[in-house]
Amino acid sequence: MEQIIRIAVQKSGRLSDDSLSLIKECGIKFYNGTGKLKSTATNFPVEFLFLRDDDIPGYVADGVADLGIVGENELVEKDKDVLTLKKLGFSKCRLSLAIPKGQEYSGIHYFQGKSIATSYPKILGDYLKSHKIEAEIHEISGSVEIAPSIGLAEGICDIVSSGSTLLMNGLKEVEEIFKSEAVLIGNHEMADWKKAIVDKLLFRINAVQKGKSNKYVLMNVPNASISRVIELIPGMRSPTILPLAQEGWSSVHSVLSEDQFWENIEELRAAGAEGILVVPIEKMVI
Ligand SMILES: Nc1ncnc2c1ncn2[C@@H]1O[C@H](COP(=O)(O)OP(=O)(O)OP(=O)(O)O)[C@@H](O)[C@H]1O
Ligand SMILES: O=P(O)(O)OC[C@H]1O[C@H](OP(=O)(O)OP(=O)(O)O)[C@H](O)[C@@H]1O
Ligand SMILES: [Mg+2]
Repeated sequence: MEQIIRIAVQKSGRLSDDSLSLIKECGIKFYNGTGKLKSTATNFPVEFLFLRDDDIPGYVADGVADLGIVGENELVEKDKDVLTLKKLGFSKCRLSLAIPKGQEYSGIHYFQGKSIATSYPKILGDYLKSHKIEAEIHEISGSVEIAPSIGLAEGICDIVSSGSTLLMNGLKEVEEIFKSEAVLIGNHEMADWKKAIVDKLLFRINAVQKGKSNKYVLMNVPNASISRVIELIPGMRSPTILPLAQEGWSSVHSVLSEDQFWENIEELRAAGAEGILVVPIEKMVI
């Protein structure tokens, strides 16, 4: 039997583009024609299943898929027993309670005895219980923000990112109850050969993520200032120093996080660094 693992990704929606980009950045090639719900990579032992995101935690828990990419909100809501292998840093959003913008809000007790529409009855139910609030939960599967204006419920609990959907529907956010981002999940009982493939994939994901959060920085530095500059940009092991054609100057190369670069930029310039270039890193293996 061919040794191949299955990864479930969202067919189309808020997770799809970033999930597929990550897979491509990991150097994995596959055909993704519209309408095709299964695809095997040509250069890595993995088969993709394109599914509704709601089904992904269950498929991974049952072992139909070995891995899946899903939002933490959906994962916690579905309450399936799976491993969370890695936070992926995209599809960041929050689950919030919102009410009509004309209503006065003085705290969570506002919701006592009220009705709330949501697609996340478990997360909302747990939150209300932990705050000792009894409210009626109306489960609906989408367009939740419409509920107060059509008299279906007095408040809502739904995904918020920019807040523009709430604004456009005359609602205001009053409580953030859950923070979410995309995560890679895995089945609990994978054979050793499957775990070896998962480790290879995680190695690639780590290299891509490290590359994204770091920059390759080059600058020209008078030789007298090199030791000061090295203190400011220590790099992975230590910076590379190459002599320039002009005597008394060197080119200093280093790798550092973008934050670290901006924090030290004034001091680098004060130390005499000039011609500073900041270059993106595609992959980084430490
Ligand atoms: N506006 C947003 N900004 C960032 N992330 C979001 C946003 N909306 C949703 N998400 C995240 O992306 C996930 C998928 O959202 P999407 O709206 O595509 O779900 P869906 O309509 O349930 O899709 P499906 O058809 O697969 O069931 C959500 O569970 C959440 O984690
Ligand atoms: O705060 P915002 O930036 O406005 O984002 C929030 C909206 O995004 C999601 O819906 P989406 O647009 O994915 O449509 P859907 O509900 O049909 O999936 C979510 O269900 C919210 O309605
Ligand atoms: Mg869904």
